[in-house]
Amino acid sequence: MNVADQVTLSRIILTPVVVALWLAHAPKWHWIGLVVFIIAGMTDFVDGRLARHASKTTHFGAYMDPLADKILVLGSGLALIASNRLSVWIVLILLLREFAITGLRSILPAGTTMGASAVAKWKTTGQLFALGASAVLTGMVPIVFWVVALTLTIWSGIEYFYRYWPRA
Ligand SMILES: O=P(O)(O)OC[C@H](O)CO
Repeated sequence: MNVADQVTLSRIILTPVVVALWLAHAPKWHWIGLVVFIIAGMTDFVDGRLARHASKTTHFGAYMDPLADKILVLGSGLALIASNRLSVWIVLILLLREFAITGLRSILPAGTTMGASAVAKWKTTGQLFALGASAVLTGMVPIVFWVVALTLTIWSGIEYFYRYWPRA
């Protein structure tokens, strides 16, 4: 495991910390959780840059990076459902898309790498913004973020199937 992989791993380790803080009753913990969540989200940009800078993208990193994103997104989503700040239906859409894409990625023949597409990278960014907004805000702002995030979630999923299903 190189430094980039360790940064990826830190995203997974920070997920239960975010969940615990977002499940707390006092709003001040939600804001502290948001800070931890932002740090965890930023590791998504740092690990990719580190790996590319050192020209050391590992097989572990290529698999773990999108998986760590899904753990952070779905774990945080569960905390927000449990504290009545997010609809279960939104998280179900995320869950179905992320499992479908992970399944597609895993059935591709050896030698075919399904790297993260540009739309999928924006999708993850959109999901993180929407989750962060739902953690500390109410009203139109989280709704607008979720409209964008869900559009990118579905669009990137369809794009992956269109491009990779014929090769599966
Ligand atoms: O949609 P995926 O599975 O390619 O994941 C995209 C990554 O989360 C982008 O960082």
